[in-house]
Amino acid sequence: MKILNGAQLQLIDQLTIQRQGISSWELMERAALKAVEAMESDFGEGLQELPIVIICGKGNNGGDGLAIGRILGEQGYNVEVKLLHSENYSPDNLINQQKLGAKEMFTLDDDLKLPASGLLIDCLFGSGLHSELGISWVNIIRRINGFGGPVVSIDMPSGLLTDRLIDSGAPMVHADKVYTFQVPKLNLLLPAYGYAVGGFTVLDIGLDTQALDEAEGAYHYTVAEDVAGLLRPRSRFSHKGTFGHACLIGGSEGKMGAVVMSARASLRSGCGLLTAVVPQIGHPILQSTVPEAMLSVDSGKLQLEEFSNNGNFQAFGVGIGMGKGESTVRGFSKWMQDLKSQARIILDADALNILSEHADLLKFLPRQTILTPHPKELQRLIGEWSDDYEKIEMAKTFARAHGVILLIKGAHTAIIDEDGSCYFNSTGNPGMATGGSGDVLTGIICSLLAQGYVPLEAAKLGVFIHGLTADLAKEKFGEISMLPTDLIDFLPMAFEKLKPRSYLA
Ligand SMILES: NC(=O)C1=CN([C@@H]2O[C@H](COP(=O)(O)OP(=O)(O)OC[C@H]3O[C@@H](n4cnc5c(N)ncnc54)[C@H](O)[C@@H]3O)[C@@H](O)[C@H]2O)[C@@H](O)CC1
Ligand SMILES: Nc1ncnc2c1ncn2[C@@H]1O[C@H](COP(=O)(O)OP(=O)(O)O)[C@@H](O)[C@H]1O
Ligand SMILES: [K+]
Repeated sequence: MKILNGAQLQLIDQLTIQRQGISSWELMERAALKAVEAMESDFGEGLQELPIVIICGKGNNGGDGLAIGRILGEQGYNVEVKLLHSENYSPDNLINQQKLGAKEMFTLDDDLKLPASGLLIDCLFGSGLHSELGISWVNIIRRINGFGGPVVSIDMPSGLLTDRLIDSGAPMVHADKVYTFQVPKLNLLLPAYGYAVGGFTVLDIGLDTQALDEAEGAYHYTVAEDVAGLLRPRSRFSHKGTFGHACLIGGSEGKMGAVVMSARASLRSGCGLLTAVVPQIGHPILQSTVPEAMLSVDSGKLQLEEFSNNGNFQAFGVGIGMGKGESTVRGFSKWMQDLKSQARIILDADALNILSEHADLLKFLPRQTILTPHPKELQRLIGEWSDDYEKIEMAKTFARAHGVILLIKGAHTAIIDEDGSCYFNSTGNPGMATGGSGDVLTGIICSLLAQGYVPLEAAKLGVFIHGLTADLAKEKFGEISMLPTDLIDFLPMAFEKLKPRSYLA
């Protein structure tokens, strides 16, 4: 799915109206109906009991609010609509004013009266906001943010631009939930605005698909339909050799669990064979916990030294629980220098930290190596950034300069390809914020690489599946108690869920 900005969406609106032979008001009505449907599904029966207040501005976002107010009113909800006084309402806003009838007018100088609790629907500004809000908006935004119940924003939290940096002091609605139309907007995905976007749902309002496909942009949002088609069916005559031999290299004293989790995640993700290269201390641990894995035991006792690399492996996953002791750094450097240029590799954790401290090794990275830093590891790798936009630009520069794929972990993990394309993930939840989740991801992606998925596909599919396991685990264990090992246990269900349904049994 593409990530688009306000100007692009305005153009696509026009094309949709022309091609579908509908009026702009009808499109607005579609959007409003979708928003009401989403609220009914999220709030359930509770919506009947809540006083609902809708705050509308002068443009089409306000027009949506007026339509939502009418639809909710017709369905018997307890709804009150407040409309900002203006000299220049948009045409569809005016039509919806007439259709609604009763509403309360207010100005920015008024002391807006709000119920003590209930649900507030914010329709002041959407994707048509062209610059950050000035001081005259502080009062009303403060009232909205001080509301005693949930705040949902239609399309965008009012005050948030779609794809540009905003001054940190600028007034902005803090939404518990955003119902955004057709495609996500970049600022809904960035950590910088996490405080204003509690969560969001993308509502399909049936915009012209050709126009959406043709819209240009480097930013994408990976949803199930984007990756389901990548999953390969298994042929009847396939055998273990068909699905590749993955090699995981890592572990050190006290951190063997990382390799255990990676190895189990690899095997659950379908590779045909798995070898783990571990220090001697890992021998009994791996053999007893992951009997399916073969072992290559290193000469190092407590940490890796030798990095023996004498198998015919289709993919390497390196760095999990590895540490960065002197002999490990020496062994890893030698291993890097001996790599074949076509090797498929994913580097994580201490492998990344060693690269940060030994930038001379970067030149040995085979093309399309996947690097999976969390923000702290990324900063060690590419340097400090001043904001999320600069972070993305610096990451693109790094990916291009070294011919690698950077996978920046976190909520909405961003995968940055060497051509500058950027893919944000849609699955996952804060239950994954427990040490070990990253090791599971490395195992999954290494397994996909071994099976022959090209690196960008392996990264997108792996990150999506990894997040999906957490969404499934959340239903059983909740975000607080979920563990990385639970993610592994939900891999089978996640792969099944993603598999396109066959008409054959
Ligand atoms: N394809 C879509 O996404 C659709 C969008 N619709 C709605 O239309 C909205 C966009 O409507 P509009 O383009 O009318 O834009 P908005 O309603 O977001 O606001 C635009 C109005 O605010 C003014 N404005 C912009 N920046 C300002 C600033 N910094 N300070 C003060 N005033 C400012 C503009 O001059 C304009 O009058 C979307 O967010 C969505 O809610 C739907 O109605 C239909 C389909
Ligand atoms: N709030 C969150 N929402 C979604 N995913 C998250 C969140 N927090 C962490 N994750 C995911 O969990 C994993 C954590 O990996 P990492 O930071 O390397 O930790 P570790 O290696 O200790 O497991 C990443 O894949 C990251 O995207
Ligand atoms: K809004």
